[in-house]
Amino acid sequence: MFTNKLLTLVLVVQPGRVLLGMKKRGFRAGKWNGFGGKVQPGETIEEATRQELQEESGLTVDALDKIGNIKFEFIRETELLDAHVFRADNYNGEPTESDEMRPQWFDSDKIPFGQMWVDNILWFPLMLQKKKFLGYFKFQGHDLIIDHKLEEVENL
Ligand SMILES: CCc1c(NC)nc(N)nc1N1CCCCC1
Repeated sequence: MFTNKLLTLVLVVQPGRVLLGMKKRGFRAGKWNGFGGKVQPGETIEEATRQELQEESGLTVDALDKIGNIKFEFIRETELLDAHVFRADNYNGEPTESDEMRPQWFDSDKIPFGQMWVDNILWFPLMLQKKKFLGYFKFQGHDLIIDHKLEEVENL
């Protein structure tokens, strides 16, 4: 019996570069990732996405493009993480370090996959090509994918 935990993830993309955040604490500390977190009760996924982005990077965005949905399973855990992935091609403000995250721009061909959750290397190319996708990743621990599915879709 799985419980489903809604998460948000947003990648801010500019021509030739992507904004990532270095997580400074918590179980995701030490990894670069997009900006995101939990969806609180009574919050829509989009509201949560905007809220987490602003808290973690200082940025607000006008348009959020829904580009993916990724489900993460960790063996021997009963909670399924259900991440709703967005891309933003325009933003307002300047990337600002928070106590959670240190934002930094990376060239699209120099994404630090070695310091990211290992699933990113599989779906980032789809995200960069603005392709929509459904993903499923079964993790053993935090660094080993023992099963996965990834498919492009027309609509989410
Ligand atoms: C921990 C789940 C996770 C993960 N793998 C396991 N991979 C990526 N790329 N992002 C993740 N989230 C995205 C939502 C916010 C929490 C971290």
